[in-house]
Amino acid sequence: MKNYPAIGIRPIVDSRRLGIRDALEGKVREMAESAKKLIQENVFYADGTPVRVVIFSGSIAGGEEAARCEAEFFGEHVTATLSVTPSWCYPLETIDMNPLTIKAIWGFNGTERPGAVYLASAMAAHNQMRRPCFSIYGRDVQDMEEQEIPNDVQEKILRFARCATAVGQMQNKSYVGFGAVSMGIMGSFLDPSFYAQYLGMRSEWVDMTEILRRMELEIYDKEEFKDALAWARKNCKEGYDPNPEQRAHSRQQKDEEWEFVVKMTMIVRDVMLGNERLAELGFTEEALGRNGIFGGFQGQRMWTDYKPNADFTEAILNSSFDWNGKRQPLIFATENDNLNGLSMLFGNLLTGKASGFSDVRCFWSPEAIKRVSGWEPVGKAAKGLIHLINSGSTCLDATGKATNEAGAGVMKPWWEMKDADIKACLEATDWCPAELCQFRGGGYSSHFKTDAEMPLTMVRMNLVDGIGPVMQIAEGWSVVLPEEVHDKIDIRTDPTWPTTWFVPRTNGSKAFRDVYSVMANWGANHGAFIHGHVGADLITLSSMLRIPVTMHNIEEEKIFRPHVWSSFGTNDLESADREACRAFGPLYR
Ligand SMILES: C[C@H](O)[C@@H](O)[C@@H](O)C(=O)CO
Ligand SMILES: [Mn+2]
Repeated sequence: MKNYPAIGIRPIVDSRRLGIRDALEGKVREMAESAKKLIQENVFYADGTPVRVVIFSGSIAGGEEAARCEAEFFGEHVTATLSVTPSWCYPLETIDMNPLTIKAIWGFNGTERPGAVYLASAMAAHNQMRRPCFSIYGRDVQDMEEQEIPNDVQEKILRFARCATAVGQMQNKSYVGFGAVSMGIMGSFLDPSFYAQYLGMRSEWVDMTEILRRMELEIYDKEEFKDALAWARKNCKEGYDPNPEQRAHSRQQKDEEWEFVVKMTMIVRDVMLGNERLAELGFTEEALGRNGIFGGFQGQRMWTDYKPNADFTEAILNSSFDWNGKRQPLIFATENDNLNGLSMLFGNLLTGKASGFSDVRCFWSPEAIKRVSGWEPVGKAAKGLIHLINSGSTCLDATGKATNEAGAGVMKPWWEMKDADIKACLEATDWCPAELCQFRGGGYSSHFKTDAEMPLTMVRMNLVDGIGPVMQIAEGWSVVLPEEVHDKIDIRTDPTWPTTWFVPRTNGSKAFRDVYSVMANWGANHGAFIHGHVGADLITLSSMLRIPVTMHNIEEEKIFRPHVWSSFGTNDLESADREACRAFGPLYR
């Protein structure tokens, strides 16, 4: 990332000298330093760099110092502020008034000084002046000399910092869509005003012929291509061929298709991110790239009816590694479904991990599983499963073959991937020549099953007329089925595509009444999935972006939204969220 969005810490104190301010300067500076340390040690940009945190050079006791802080932060590209205070101060003279920054205040819970009184009063000011702000207040009274940050305060500061940093990373970046709407899929329709107003992002269209142009004019790094192709042929083993008898699957054709899909992957990456090597080759415009933070590829049908599909490209770009070793995933949506890509991006920005892209293909009731396979589902599968499978591409991290210290299958932040993890993910994947009935132009589909029981969060952003963007969040787990059961269903469904068996956490009521209800309420044909139970972060992030969450299974006590949301109602949090988002409207309107 070239221009990192920073978090600015604002130390606030009571301005009365001769006894109060002097006594507080040390405490407030120590709060600021400990908050900075906490954030820098635990929050990272998607590229693995620790988040940049700056503390105002002075402390804020009135409007003049608040203005000086604002000016100082402007030069530091501060996109979010955390104000900290141990005492009573003067809200209207000290709060962050910038309409664009994401804000929070941590009021020290000590009785010697009324930090909590200031916090509540500052919230009243924020709420009345249309400047939503997160309120962070520890549960237990602390002694003034206590230095450590209580766990409940740490949790809120870190959740705020992760989500505010995600918001900051999307500002001024682009979605780069190759092609247009794929097969009439509404999620492929790119709405530039949504991206501009809600995310501060640019939308860019690139015709798919750009890939052919760069191939034919050799606008790519041939040296790298040689290495990439050699890596692919060595590490990406071919799998089941659904059409062996067809000419298009001759050895020569298959070899040509490997060259094509590897080259296509490099070209797509270069279009999105740029590549200085291209300038050395005389392609100065192409070297710049398009400042993409995520993208998508239409593919079907015009391209895939005569050229190899982008399954290899999507699977590799979305993974935490390629021929150059571990590297930041580049979120790239199948069928140009930018809304699913955005759901994947949220997960990636919050965790640094690769995100899965899937069709939400089928609900398998326990009865249907038994009828088809003879196996009585048990454990997490006992209430049925949702079959997540994409038409040829999911990140290889979703094999669940990377392992943690305990040897359990996980999906890791890309910077924690080990060579052994990469090797294991590649070995668990085979690449099936594309099924020619659906992909006449050929290509290679990543084929694997998620072979670990992992906590997953399934996510979907939808655009709904009459309300705008809405989020759906379902925490749950991947499930591993007995081999023969998996094979029977997998082969029946599609023997060449990647599968994840998902079971959402259900609670017997409403959209999470049972597994079937989750599927029945899902808002589109696709869903993204993220490793871990990150629903609480997604709820906080959505509230920062003024995007209501209309379906989730997150415990109420974990919900952390701007303080003003409670003024829209505390009995029915879902309606309050919807009303608050409607009242405030998009961040960048
Ligand atoms: C190959 C098929 O056209 C699939 O791509 C299609 O069913 C979808 O994935 C729809 O989302
Ligand atoms: Mn699809």
